[in-house]
Amino acid sequence: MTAEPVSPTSPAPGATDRPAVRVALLGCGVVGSEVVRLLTTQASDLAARVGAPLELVGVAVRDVDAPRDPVVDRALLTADAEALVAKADVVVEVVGGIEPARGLLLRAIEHGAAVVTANKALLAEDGPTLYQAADAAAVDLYFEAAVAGAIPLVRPVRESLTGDRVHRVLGIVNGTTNYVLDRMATDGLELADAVAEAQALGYAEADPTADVEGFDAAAKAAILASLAFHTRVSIDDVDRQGIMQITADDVAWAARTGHVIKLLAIADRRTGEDGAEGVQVRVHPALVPLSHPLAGVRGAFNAVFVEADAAGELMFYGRGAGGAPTASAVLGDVVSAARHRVHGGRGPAESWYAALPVLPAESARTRYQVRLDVDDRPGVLAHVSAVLAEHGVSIEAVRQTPADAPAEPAVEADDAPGVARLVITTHEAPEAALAATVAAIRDLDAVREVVSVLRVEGA
Ligand SMILES: NC(=O)c1ccc[n+]([C@@H]2O[C@H](COP(=O)([O-])OP(=O)(O)OC[C@H]3O[C@@H](n4cnc5c(N)ncnc54)[C@H](O)[C@@H]3O)[C@@H](O)[C@H]2O)c1
Ligand SMILES: N[C@@H](CCO)C(=O)O
Ligand code: NA
Repeated sequence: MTAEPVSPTSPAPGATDRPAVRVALLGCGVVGSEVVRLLTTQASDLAARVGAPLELVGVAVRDVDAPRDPVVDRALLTADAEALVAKADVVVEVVGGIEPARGLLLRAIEHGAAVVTANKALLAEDGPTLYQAADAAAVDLYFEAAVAGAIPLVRPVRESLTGDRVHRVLGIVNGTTNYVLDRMATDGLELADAVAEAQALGYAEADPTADVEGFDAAAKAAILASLAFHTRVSIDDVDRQGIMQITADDVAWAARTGHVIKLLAIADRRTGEDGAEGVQVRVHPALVPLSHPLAGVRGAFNAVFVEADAAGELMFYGRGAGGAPTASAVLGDVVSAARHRVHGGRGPAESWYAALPVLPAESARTRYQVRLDVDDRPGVLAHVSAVLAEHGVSIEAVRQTPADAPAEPAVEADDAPGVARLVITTHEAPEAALAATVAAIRDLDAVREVVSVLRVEGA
């Protein structure tokens, strides 16, 4: 027998006899408007999935008179977020920032509401406060949208992989910077122009500094590391470097050496110098070989690899930013929280029993690609090689640019004849040894300039 399809206007099976689950929305910007759209257009299906209707009881905004997407019923708008959270079963926070978001979420929890947030900045700065409050009030705290937008990643790491032992999370978790680097690589755009495009498309945070300086990716890395390693990791524990120093020259050189530059978030379980296990979390631009799947991640897309002992390698890919994709993740959480309201049960509490120490950045092992301008005379390469050898850093490849290469990036006036460019790629070595090597190379008389130092990942 074929089931009758549920039309948007017909009552949802099994949902009509139960009281509605009251949903309050805090913030009605890029993500908030799309949350309203999904709640409205999918109302019947959502009710069927929850087992009770979802009723949007109010939308807290800063300015009730501001122009808005017509999907938002103006009668629901209020500037009194405090009062709104007190009359909801599920509170959705898509305001962003630390305050007033934290205060409003804590107030909602105090009133016994489940909370759903997309706010990675808050979770990475003060997640434990929210978890503790949610635990004390026995309510749900969900945040799938906070990491990698639409991509189901928080739930897989928090729930699906909780029977396994994760040892690495690596990927592209910021859509804005991926969009920017992609536009620089494919169309030769300047960084600032590409950032403006990303803002216009709704990918960038209100203040794009969070994206381009790597704070957004660092927050997501901290959240993922906390979940993956059952350890509290805050944004302050993340070794962070953004993309502001990446130039068109870097992007062109990456292509010449068979790479593309990506902003990566990397969280590793590793053994420290004392033999004890710890976690190391970093965000930085890196050269990724063109053959690696991350190199093919274009535009504002995100992709994350999770490596676990039993599961092996898993890859998560999709839209990491934008109003509708992010709203998809928010609504998934709303349905989970609402189901618990209707049928009982609770989502997972904070899990930080492992409490692994956060290891310093120098404990990481990585590879470097160093570009330097040197005097073009005999013996210089030997000097440079000797410095690497002294620091125990092994060379994988050295490339010297022929002066007459047609695709050569423009040579600056003071880099006239007599200057050669060396591109040295190392094998994996401790971060501390690599940093010391670069400092020593910089001090060599024959070295005019260390033009760029980029890590190489994914080879
Ligand atoms: N845009 C994305 O692609 C994306 C993706 C994932 C997660 N997020 C997260 O979602 C959240 C919202 O992002 P967004 O892109 O929608 O931002 P946005 O700036 O478009 O929207 C935020 C809205 O909140 C309003 N607001 C500010 N203070 C308020 C207050 N006190 N009360 C009520 N409203 C208030 C602002 O006026 C604005 O309209 C952030 O935490 C962000 O990090 C965004
Ligand atoms: N600004 C963020 C939004 C998603 O969190 C990004 O570009 O990825
Ligand atoms: Na997600």
